[in-house]
Amino acid sequence: MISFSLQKTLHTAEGEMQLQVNAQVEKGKFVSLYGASGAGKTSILRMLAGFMKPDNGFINVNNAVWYDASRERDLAPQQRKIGFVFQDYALFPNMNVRENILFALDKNEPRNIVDELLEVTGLTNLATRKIQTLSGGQQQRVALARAIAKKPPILLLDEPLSAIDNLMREQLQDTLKEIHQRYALTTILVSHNPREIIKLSDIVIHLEQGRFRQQTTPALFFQNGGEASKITGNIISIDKNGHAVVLIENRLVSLPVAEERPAVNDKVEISCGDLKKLS
Ligand SMILES: Nc1ncnc2c1ncn2[C@@H]1O[C@H](COP(=O)(O)OP(=O)(O)OP(=O)(O)O)[C@@H](O)[C@H]1O
Repeated sequence: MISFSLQKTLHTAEGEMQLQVNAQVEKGKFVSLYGASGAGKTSILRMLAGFMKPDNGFINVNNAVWYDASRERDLAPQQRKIGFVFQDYALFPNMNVRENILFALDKNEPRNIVDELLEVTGLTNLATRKIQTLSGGQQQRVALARAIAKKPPILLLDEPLSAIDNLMREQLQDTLKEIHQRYALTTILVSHNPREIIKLSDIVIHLEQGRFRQQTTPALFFQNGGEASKITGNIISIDKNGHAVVLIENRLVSLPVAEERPAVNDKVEISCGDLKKLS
């Protein structure tokens, strides 16, 4: 069980923001942190990893105290059993794939985990390739393998799949899920992507401006009537039938408009009612 209470004054472009979050994460769960840009998601991961010091609060992991302001206890990052992949996954460009993964291990640790990780992440055939000759998705796999080489019980992921195209993203999500289950990890993922959160996580924690809004299941959070279930888009044109052409994420949809006259650039909300079986 990870339980934490974190308070920190953050300095945003609009002034000070109080980050104040309490949460409990059961061992073995896959948890996503969701919220608008600047809500404080990365700061929470950095505090859990020991890279940012909270102003107040505590972090307890499986009955060990990692941080406690009242007792002036603050474990150094290398003493916290955590694997992490942040947005800039900082691999060593002059080393090959295997060397990058090996680098995470101490001298006396068994090396056989490396072959297993190469296999799980689909990198066996690329083991001797230099990092700079790999695609972004392949590099991301190396970063993941390196993060879990020491078998940390906790894996922190800060939008590790954000710079990757949709197909590769889906494949890496499968790899992530496989790794989470195979190594019985407790994983905390920062993501803006509902599809990714629904596919991967048991629990979603919603943050708004540094504050904890709710902790629930992705199904309850994103489904009809749930907090984040609304589909919104922007009208980019009105077609010859008077239908609004709406940009929803990366799709254009032409929709009849029931009431009010829509105009180009209007932000609109779309509700879905019908369901058609495809196969
Ligand atoms: N060390 C720091 N001290 C004070 N403020 C900080 C520090 N690091 C980041 N901030 C500020 O805290 C705010 C929240 O940043 P954070 O990166 O945690 O948000 P986020 O929810 O992860 O955003 P995004 O989704 O855009 O990555 C930002 O306005 C940022 O400038």
